[in-house]
Amino acid sequence: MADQHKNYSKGIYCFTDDLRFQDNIALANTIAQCDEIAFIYILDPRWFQKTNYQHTWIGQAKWQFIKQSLSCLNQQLAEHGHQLTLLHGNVEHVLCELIRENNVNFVGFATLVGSNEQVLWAELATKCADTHFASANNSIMYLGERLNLKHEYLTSFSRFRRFVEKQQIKIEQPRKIHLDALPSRLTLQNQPSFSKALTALPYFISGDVQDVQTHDSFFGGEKSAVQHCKQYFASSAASNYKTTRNALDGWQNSTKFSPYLANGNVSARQIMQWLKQFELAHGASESTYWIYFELLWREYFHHLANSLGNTLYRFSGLAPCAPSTSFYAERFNKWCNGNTPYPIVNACMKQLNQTGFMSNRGRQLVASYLVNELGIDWRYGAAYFQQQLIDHDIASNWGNWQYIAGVGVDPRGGRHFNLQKQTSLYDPEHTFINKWHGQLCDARLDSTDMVDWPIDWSKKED
Ligand SMILES: Cc1cc2nc3c(=O)[nH]c(=O)nc-3n(C[C@H](O)[C@H](O)[C@H](O)COP(=O)(O)OP(=O)(O)OC[C@H]3O[C@@H](n4cnc5c(N)ncnc54)[C@H](O)[C@@H]3O)c2cc1C
Repeated sequence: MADQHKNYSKGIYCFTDDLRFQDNIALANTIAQCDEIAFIYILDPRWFQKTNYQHTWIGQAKWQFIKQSLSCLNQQLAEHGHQLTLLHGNVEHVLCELIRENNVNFVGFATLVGSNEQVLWAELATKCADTHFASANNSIMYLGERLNLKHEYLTSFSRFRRFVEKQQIKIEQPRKIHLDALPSRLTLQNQPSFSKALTALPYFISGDVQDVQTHDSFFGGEKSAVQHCKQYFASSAASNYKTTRNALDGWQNSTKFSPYLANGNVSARQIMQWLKQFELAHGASESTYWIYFELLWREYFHHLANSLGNTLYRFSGLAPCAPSTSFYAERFNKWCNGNTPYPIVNACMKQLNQTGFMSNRGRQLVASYLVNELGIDWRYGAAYFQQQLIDHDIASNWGNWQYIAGVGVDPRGGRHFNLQKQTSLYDPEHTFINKWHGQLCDARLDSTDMVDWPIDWSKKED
């Protein structure tokens, strides 16, 4: 067969939060367009610097998961005569330089959900005007243009869900990528091998910080993701999901798809395909519908984040005024470290700090506690989650925090959970609290009063 003519001679595919090959639309488009291709990943040192909320964009647990995912990509590429080039530096500088040095005329990448990231990529495309930049959304089930989504359908999740379900739009089949039919390798100048680049990263990224012990069964990469999802659907867990999903712990009680989705090791459409196959084999039920329902929440937050832009990070969110909360350093530190007067909160935070994961119920409880009982600005909580969660996803994290803080899309105007009631419902025997030593804490929350004067609790108790 004669060589198919392609539009661009030298292409780069830049992986971001889409660390997989299968059902990767942006990648498929790049492969189709270029004669030669190089695969890259750029590690931006800014992700590891403290933001104005005093936390980094990426913490150790997530970085470890990303590293595993990158190694998996590199291994798959190596089997097909390619490699993953790992670069380090500010994305805009590194990419412009690479394009210039190698006469690259096509750059493919996945559309990112964060507004700051979108601006960065738009600026990059303007800066390198002679190179064609092309992106596609790799993370959602329903592509925006097919949904014809008007803003009014985003005003609440229920509206969005009713709209989507009424339209009966079929979720497209995942796109198959044939790695044995990749274009030829574009060899980039002066680039070390993947493993050399990984070991040469600065200390604050790769360094002497010990790898945290993440949950035994979370291991980044497309292969582990597929294995995890297949194992999940090979069990009967999906048939019980609706009754187990709210548990604070337990591997099979919820799907644990989130780290793989957030890092793009698997797509929501692939999961939907496996879910449909499960339903065909074992029957559809309320539980299987509920998995779709939760994935739809994720979908909703992604569409919402796209339409909100920077409002997603605004203190007042979608509300007319900011919440009446402030910042209390001591309380915040105690919350982060799981050292509050509430054992259930402490257990959840310690689980997060040690594993990079927390159940959905746990996230709701600790977020409600931070906002309502501690009176702290919700953005500090969101930023801490961003740093600690393996599954951090801008749209789901910041959207859920706004929702709980009462400045998001919750028609009820925020959530305030009664922690005692929640403990008796979800941890009546204190099994979860004991497992994470939630009861080990300071008896008092504050050591100073509102004018920063030390509180003498012994006198207070007289
Ligand atoms: C304050 C707060 C912060 C959160 N931050 C994140 C985050 O950074 N990343 C993230 O993926 N999820 C986040 N969530 C949503 C939810 O807690 C996690 O998706 C879920 O706990 C992951 O576990 P699972 O995969 O076993 O979920 P399951 O219960 O098995 O759900 C299946 C999938 O549906 C999606 N999903 C479920 N619940 C939600 C939800 N409320 N919002 C959006 N998607 C949902 C996830 O992709 C999940 O993997 C947050 C929730 C709260 C309350």
